[in-house]
Amino acid sequence: MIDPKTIGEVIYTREDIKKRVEELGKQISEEYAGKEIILVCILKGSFAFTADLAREIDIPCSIEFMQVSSYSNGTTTSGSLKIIKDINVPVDGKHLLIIEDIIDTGITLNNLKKMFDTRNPASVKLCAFLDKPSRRQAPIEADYVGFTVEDNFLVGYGLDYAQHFRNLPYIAILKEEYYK
Ligand SMILES: O=P(O)(O)OC[C@H]1O[C@H](OP(=O)(O)OP(=O)(O)O)[C@H](O)[C@@H]1O
Ligand code: HPA
Repeated sequence: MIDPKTIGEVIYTREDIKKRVEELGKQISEEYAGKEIILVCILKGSFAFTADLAREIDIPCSIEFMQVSSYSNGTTTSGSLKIIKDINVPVDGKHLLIIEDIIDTGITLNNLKKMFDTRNPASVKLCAFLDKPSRRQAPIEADYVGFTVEDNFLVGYGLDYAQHFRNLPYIAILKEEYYK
């Protein structure tokens, strides 16, 4: 049940999400055919997307979990990456697909990509369920994107506001009066 006091327009329904995730899983399976990949789920936001996407991928894959936070120092767009929980497998020579719920400024994914590049993987690609290009500060683009969105604060399907709403099965706009 949508709470009309907090949740505004639903921009992607459960059905929209299912269809798009199926398409992404098919595309990824085709493009990595004959290879094995490690899906790197970036906690917490991408737990739902990773779980659904993994089940639409039909090539051999393993799933690892990582939690990070990015700080911008205010003067550059690079910020710095704090690893809260690292993956615990070596990745040299492996194909990595980093899975994010959303790219906003791009600082998190840009730093993650740079960090994984230093670990000598065979390849690193990026998959984001949502992309907000209008907010970009760091020079990064995902290889696979579910939906490109406008600059609204979104919740649901893993995305939170103050740790709430991650469990909503749809993506909705959080009403401005709720967080301003
Ligand atoms: O492109 P950026 O501006 O760097 O923002 C995107 C990041 O912000 C959110 O994570 P958050 O740090 O809120 O943690 P969470 O996944 O636990 O909600 C989101 O899950 C991305 O990881
Ligand atoms: O729109 C958003 N919603 C939730 N978390 C986020 N992190 C970056 N952008 C968003």
